[in-house]
Amino acid sequence: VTDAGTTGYGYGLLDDYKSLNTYYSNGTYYLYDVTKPMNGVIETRTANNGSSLPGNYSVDSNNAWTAYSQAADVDAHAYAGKVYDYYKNTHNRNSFDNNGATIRSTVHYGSNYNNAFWNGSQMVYGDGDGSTFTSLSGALDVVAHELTHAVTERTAGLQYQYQSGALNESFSDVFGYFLDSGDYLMGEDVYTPGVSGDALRSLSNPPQYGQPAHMNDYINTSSDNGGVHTNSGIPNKAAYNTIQSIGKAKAEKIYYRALTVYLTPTSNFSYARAALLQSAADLYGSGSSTYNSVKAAWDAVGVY
Ligand SMILES: CCC(=O)Oc1c(C)cccc1C(=O)O
Ligand SMILES: [Zn+2]
Repeated sequence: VTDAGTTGYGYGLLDDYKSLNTYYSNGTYYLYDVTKPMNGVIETRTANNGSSLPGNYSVDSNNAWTAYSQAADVDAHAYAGKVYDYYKNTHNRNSFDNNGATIRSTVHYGSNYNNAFWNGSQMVYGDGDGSTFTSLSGALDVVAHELTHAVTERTAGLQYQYQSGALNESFSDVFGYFLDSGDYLMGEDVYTPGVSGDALRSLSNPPQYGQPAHMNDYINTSSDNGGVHTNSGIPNKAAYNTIQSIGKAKAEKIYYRALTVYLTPTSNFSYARAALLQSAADLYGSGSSTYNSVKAAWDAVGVY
């Protein structure tokens, strides 16, 4: 912890109060969090609905970030801090590179932009068109999804295409669940603000949103980099099966170990099954009920 930080507050997209780790300099407050260990910084910027990155620091005159136009900034900053804390406290990982890299988010990117992404260096969030999406940083599972793309890139390096790409997507959804484990839905807080109860994807019921939940229904396509956002339903369902049988605490240890120790850029679904089984064996024993539950979870989706 350094003595330069200040604590502000603001309201997120859901009008929810949030305390903010900010930085004061020369009469201006910044969304610049200096509270993390080993000088890890979390900073939030705005593209002001343009498309140049990284954009300007989000600033405020009195450390009360209460304007509606600041809500996306507030959520991006607060949720990035939560995801940092999760990886540090649960997996002893210091930022996405495990070396205290600065976590940078840019909000208000583009115009009516229904998208969020990790661009290899930072997270970027559109404001949505107000119908399909509202500002995408308004969901903790979305922020965790994007930051997990960065972790995956620095560890397994799963190539973003076909089965390795669907695994890349699935690990981002699964860690999105580990952060936001109130439900098995993805993006429900920002998807179709005018419609309640729907989501981008469901880990418990992938077919509800057009995804397969079994290898027999794998979609062979070249679009969307080989269907990475569709075929992720299969490993997502296996993850749901696993979490339901062994619980979140064991599942997140097994998933983190598979991602950081065993998976490689070209791993396919079958290799992911083996990596998760090996991780379960390493952590809980090869003959353990935990091991057998992981096996059953993947048997049930037709991946051997
Ligand atoms: C759950 C977060 C998510 O899926 O973000 C994306 C969106 C909204 C559109 C296109 C790609 C992505 C992604 O991060 O894969
Ligand atoms: Zn993704």
